[in-house]
Amino acid sequence: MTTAPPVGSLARTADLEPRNTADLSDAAERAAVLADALPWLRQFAGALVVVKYGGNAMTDDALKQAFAADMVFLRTVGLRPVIVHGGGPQISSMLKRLGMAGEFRGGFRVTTPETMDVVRMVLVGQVGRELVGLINKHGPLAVGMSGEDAGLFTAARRTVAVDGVETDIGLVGDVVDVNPGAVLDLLDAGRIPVISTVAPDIDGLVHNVNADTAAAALAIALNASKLVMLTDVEGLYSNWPDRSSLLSRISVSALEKMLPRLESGMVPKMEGCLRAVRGGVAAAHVIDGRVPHAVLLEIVTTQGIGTMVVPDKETST
Ligand SMILES: Nc1ncnc2c1ncn2[C@@H]1O[C@H](COP(=O)(O)OP(=O)(O)O)[C@@H](O)[C@H]1O
Ligand SMILES: CC(=O)N[C@@H](CCC(=O)OP(=O)(O)O)C(=O)O
Repeated sequence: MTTAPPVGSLARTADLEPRNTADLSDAAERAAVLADALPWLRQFAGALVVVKYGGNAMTDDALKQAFAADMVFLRTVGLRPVIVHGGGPQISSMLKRLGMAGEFRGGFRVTTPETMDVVRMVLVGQVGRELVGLINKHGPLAVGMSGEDAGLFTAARRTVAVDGVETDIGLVGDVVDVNPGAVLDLLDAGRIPVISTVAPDIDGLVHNVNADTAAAALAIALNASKLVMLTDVEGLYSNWPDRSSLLSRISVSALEKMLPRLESGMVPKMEGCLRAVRGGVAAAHVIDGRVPHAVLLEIVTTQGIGTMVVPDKETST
């Protein structure tokens, strides 16, 4: 567990100790940052926020630790974060180590029964466990679960659009039912649920559900105040990869028109944001997980970061 700093701003080690004024101005700046967060903390007191932590933003140890600390911060100041994690790059690297093929079509992984075993092993047994461990360094807060636990998700096999043609790519599922009871129980007990997105269909056959898709379905079922998706890019670009085309805000109608033009990992992500906001979540954000404390920047500062997807009435985009 991390230990709190000594009470008072400085540890007293001698009877006479000169005051370092540089330390004081640094401390004053930090106090000002905290004070500025007050309106946001009041606005979001008790708010349930679903945070999707993407595999591509999970590859740096320092960033992972900062992310875990941010989740503990949010919980400590009274928000109720629920984490849905990805792990695409981690699955791909395990498949490679095992000498197995890994292929994506239309932004989703082609999933054979053998691939499914690896997906489940990596998401539940590796990526989820690691996140739980990082959070629990701060105290006994995180509890890991998968879509299989307590009937959380029911999946149904889905097709994906490949060059405009709906295509079957194996054991890939969409979430057709959410039973959020266990997640709510954990939240009521003050815990931070950490969810891996494998899910059984109605016959119990386990499917690979893209984490963006699952996060959106869960955010709707939990009536979340926000869905925040961390990724490895600044946000949504209207004209990828033109770096001057980063969008700060987009309406669901404008996003719907843009969806057929999106590529690779942005397809499930923006599909998820669209679904969440259409399903009643007030805003869905795509933010850059490579920025330390990105979630705090989004939730407790005025400027916010990344791209925000909002209902039509809130923007003319
Ligand atoms: N229009 C777009 N705007 C931003 N990123 C895009 C766009 N189209 C494709 N991408 C790609 O999508 C990637 C993010 O998706 P993905 O790799 O699946 O992330 P994650 O692992 O976080 O879910 C970006 O790194 C970028 O390469
Ligand atoms: C069907 C499908 O594509 N499933 C994803 C599940 C993990 C995931 O979504 O990870 P990221 O959030 O890191 O992309 C996969 O197998 O990669």
